[in-house]
Order: sequence, then structure tokens, then C-alpha cells
Amino acid sequence: MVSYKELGLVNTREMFAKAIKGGYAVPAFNFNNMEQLQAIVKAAAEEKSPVILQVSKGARNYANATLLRYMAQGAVEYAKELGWENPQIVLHLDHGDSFELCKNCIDNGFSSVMIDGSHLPYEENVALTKKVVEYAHQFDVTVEGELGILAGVEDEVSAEHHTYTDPEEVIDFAQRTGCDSLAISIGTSHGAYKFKPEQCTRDASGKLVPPPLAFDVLDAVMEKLPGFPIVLHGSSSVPQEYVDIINTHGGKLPDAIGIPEDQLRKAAKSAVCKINIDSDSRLAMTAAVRKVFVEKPAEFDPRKYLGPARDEMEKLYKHKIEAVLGSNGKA
Ligand SMILES: O=C(CO)COP(=O)(O)O
Ligand SMILES: O=C[C@H](O)COP(=O)(O)O
Ligand SMILES: [Zn+2]
Ligand SMILES: [Zn+2]
Repeated sequence: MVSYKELGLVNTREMFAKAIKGGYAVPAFNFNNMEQLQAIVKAAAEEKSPVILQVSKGARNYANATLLRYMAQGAVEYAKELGWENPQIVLHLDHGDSFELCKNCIDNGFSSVMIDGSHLPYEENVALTKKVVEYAHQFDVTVEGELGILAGVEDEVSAEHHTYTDPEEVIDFAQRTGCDSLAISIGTSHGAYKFKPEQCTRDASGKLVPPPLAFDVLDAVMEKLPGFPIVLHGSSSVPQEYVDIINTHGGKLPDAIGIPEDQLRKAAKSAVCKINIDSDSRLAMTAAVRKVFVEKPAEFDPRKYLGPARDEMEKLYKHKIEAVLGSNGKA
């Protein structure tokens, strides 16, 4: 058993309470490798932003769980070296799908876990989430639950099909499970293809404009659970600059489209206090690497393409912190 407290990490409790009061959201950035982690920590340290390092089951399989834990511990030390005296860093399991996986993370230094029972029948979601909460809270680890189904990855039917969170369920779910935060479905989705072009309109310049998020659902949830921390998954904006660089340097991402940043900024000012971003970092990294490969075909030192990729991600994370989340200067 390794407690996150020994690793210098924090849980989300105080972080979210401050974010709701302050009208900003904490960034939850996924990482799978050293360059992503370095870029996240550098951006957070220089912006003095609280940050959630998010690890998926896929990331654990890719990078090795033990190595990831030491990397997160290293991240705290690195943040201090960068002059961040009291780093506010959470190590969080993204989309935990079983009690055993959540327990394994809690036993190995995670300060926060998500148990995603959103695809289960309601009563099973309640029972599974409650079981994880009961275990986690013994160790002061915070738990994110989920109600409602995001289109795409979480939805086996079709990419357009969302099941928005039912505001009538949230009080019962929060009370019976004891979860510390709740991920809801209001129109975001995972990946780089969040809408089909036919679901969008076009602005004067011909740019695709996706339909707005269901702020009425968010408002109804906030009315039922005043001051309760709400989480948004699937919140990449799919910057068109990156898509263009990728597509003009040998890539193929037709009609990639994300959530407009002004929609997320609006959400961040409400009870939404954690915003999950993964795809945008993947796009930044891919754009930078493709550019080096096309412009410098003789280059074969990975540092010469992963270095620019890391710089691009750092720029992206800082932009998110300042212009979307508003979490700069809050840690
Ligand atoms: O929700 C996410 C991770 O849990 C990431 O969402 P994106 O695919 O929009 O970056
Ligand atoms: O929600 C999904 C995250 O973007 C993680 O994705 P992954 O399962 O491919 O690591
Ligand atoms: Zn989910
Ligand atoms: Zn997610």
C-alpha cells in the first residue's frame, strides 16, 4: 500500500471547493508518456494552476502502472524544481471500469479515481459507485461517478446519440453513493469527431459551428445539487490549426470537430470544476511530429521531433489554463 500523501499528491476535495467558489475549472489532462507529463507539469507550474494528471486503463497498459506511479511522484518533485513551492497535483484514474481496478490504483498512490458505471442500469451504477466510494474514503481518496452517456466512445449505438444526464436522478445518486464529483452528459463526447458536419451550421467564413451544449441540463443539475462538483468529459476543442497542419503534412483527419472554447469557458464559470482534455494534446503532438518529418526528413533523433511536440503541448496546456479553464494563479 502506497498512500498518495507520501508521494506529495493531493485529492480533489479542496481543489473543487475552491474552483466552484472561484468560478473556474481545474484541467484534467491525460498522459501516457514522459513528454506529455513534462509539458503538463511545466505548464501548470509556470501558470500556478492546480492540475489533475489523468491516467486511463489504456495508459496503464501502454506505459506500465508502476512506472506511471513513479512518474507522477517525479512530477511533484519536478514541479518543485520549477519553483512551484506547494504543487497542487492530483493523480486520477480516468474511466475506471471495475472495483478491482479502482482499488489497485488507490493502493498504488492515486489520490482520486473515476468509477464509470454510466453504461450500467441505474441501480448497478449506484451499487458499484458506492462500493468504490466506501473503499476510497477509508484512505481519503476522492471518487468521480458518472450519470448519462456521452455520444461516441461511451455509446454503443451511434456517434450522434447522447443520453443526457437526467437531472431527476442526480440527488439520489449523489446521496446514495457518497461520490465526491459527478460527470454528466450535456453534449460533449470523446475523440476528434464530436459532431457530423450535417449536425453543424456554418459561420460567415464557412467554418463549421457545432450545436451548443445542453446548458439547460447543466442548470437543472446545479439546481438539484447546489455547489456539487460537476465534471465534463470529452472537452477537447480540436483546434483547426492542428488539424490543418496534420492534413497538409501527410495526415488524414477529415471533418474533425470539437467543442468551441467559449462553450467550455461558460461551463467553467459554473459548478463545472473539472474539464477533461486528451484529444487536443494528441493533435498538438501529432501536428508537431508530422511537421518535423516532412520538413526535416533526414532527422532521426527522437528528441528532435518529440522535443517540438513537447513544446507545442506546453503551449496548448497554457492556453487551456488561461483562456478556457481560468485556473491560472489559483494554486
Ligand atoms: O474525456 C476525456 C478523458 O476522459 C477526454 O476527452 P477528449 O477526447 O475530448 O479530449
Ligand atoms: O476518455 C478517454 C481518454 O481520452 C483516454 O483514452 P484512452 O482510453 O485511449 O487512453
Ligand atoms: Zn463514461
Ligand atoms: Zn472521458
